[in-house]
Amino acid sequence: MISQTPFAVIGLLAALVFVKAFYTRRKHLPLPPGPPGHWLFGNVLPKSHAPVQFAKWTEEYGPVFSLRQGPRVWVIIGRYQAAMDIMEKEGASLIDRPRYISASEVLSGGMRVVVERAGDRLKRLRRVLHAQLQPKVAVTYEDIQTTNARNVLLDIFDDPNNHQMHVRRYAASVVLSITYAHPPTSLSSPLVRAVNLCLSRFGSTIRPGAWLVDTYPILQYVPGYLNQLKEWHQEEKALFDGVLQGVKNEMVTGTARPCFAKFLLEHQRDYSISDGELSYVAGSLFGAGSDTTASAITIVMMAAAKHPSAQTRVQEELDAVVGRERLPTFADQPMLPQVTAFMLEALRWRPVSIGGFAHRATKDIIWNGYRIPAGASVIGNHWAIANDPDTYPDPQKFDPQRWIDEQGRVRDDLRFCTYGFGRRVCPGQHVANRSIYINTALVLWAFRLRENLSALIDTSLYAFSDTANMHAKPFEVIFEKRIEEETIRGLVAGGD
Ligand code: HEM
Repeated sequence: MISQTPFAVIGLLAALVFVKAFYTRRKHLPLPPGPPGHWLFGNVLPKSHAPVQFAKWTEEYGPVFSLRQGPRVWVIIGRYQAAMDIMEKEGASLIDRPRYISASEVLSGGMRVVVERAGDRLKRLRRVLHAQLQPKVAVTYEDIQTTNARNVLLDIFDDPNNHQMHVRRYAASVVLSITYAHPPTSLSSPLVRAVNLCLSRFGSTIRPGAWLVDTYPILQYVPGYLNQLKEWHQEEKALFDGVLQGVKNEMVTGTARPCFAKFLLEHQRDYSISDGELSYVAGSLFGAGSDTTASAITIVMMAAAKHPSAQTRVQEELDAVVGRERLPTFADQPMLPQVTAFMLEALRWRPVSIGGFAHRATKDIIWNGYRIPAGASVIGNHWAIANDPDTYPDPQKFDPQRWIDEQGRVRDDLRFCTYGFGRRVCPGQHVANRSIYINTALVLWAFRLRENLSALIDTSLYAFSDTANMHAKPFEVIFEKRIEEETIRGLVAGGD
């Protein structure tokens, strides 16, 4: 009988050669193409409106292009399908964030979820966030959201010129209620002012290129260089600890109402959360959830004032389903596909997180014959993806009907990346969507929004702040009442 051994050995050797060749070939695959740069320093990143420049480079270099900045590689994705292939399917290799010495390690003491690196702490923090923000818990915030959104209607009656401020007040109030059971508040309250200050410091620190130490880490050892950030961290920590202490005191006296902070304190051990992490995860929810939600609702209002016929379609639906004698509620949403479509289109038309947040590749990722190397910062550019003509035909057109299927229902085969990607997708998305829905339904039910023809609304990106989460600069809207003010006040007072 012929021995099988030599064949087995040959087979094994052939397999080894094949595997080695496979990996060698992978290693030699090129980076995605991109604009030429300096041989040593690489590309100069755009100083302002980076997502817009990146979208132009997408047109020129394709759905996935790369940039180099010193030793750092950036890969930018500007088309929907490529974003799905890379950010979603390869999500496990993109769970990490780039290292932010300035915004994360120093300013946030390494505890802010949004800039947390992959690892055990991220897993624990995301678990606890999920516990309190998942869909079945999000519905329990209905009363907080409804009460605050109804107040927006009254605020608009009282002071229509400050509509953007009313929406910011809504978002701040909702997040503080959910997090600390804080009573409805105003933008001028010392707490809101203090957390907004922390938020703007974080926003300015994380801007690409704001702190050179993020490209050249050696700078962290320069005496005094990071002092400003260290001071801000101490202030931020004291603020977050102070608000949390308020909840602890209420728990001692038995007066604490249910909220995220109380839940965390009661389950601190189950989720293995340290005191510092607990204080920060609660404190930084404001930063993640308040500004973003306010921006989204304001974009809905801008879209309505600018697109009268799309607005009419929503109002016809509201009149047919809700009528004019009661206020729209969450229970109405399944019967209001036009309201949902309108908000989805507004979120695509002017995406709040316009450039997307950077993820970091922990392994080489191969896409279409290109290699995204381990260590690269990978960004799904929301602005370019929103303008992908293959997924959203005629993308510049504001057209809520693209979200509606032939049966008149909201399409379930179309998506946009409003809330980011993969394993870092926004954990607050269910709460956010519910906030945007209830405000859209109530405002468009109560008012006809119009543009003042002598103060036209600028909807270009230059009419928004050049920040990671963009905000519309002040603009005027005429709020014509569709329902009598007394009727609305009566319905709000009666809780109907
Ligand atoms: C319209 C409103 C909102 C928008 C547009 C938005 C968008 C985003 C985006 C794009 C990300 C990054 C995703 C990625 O890395 O790919 C994110 C992360 C995050 N969001 Fe939101 N968000 C909103 C509201 C909220 C709310 C209401 C909360 C909480 C109450 C929240 C909490 C967070 C947190 C904690 C993270 C960090 C997650 C991580 O890095 O793992 N967001 N959000």
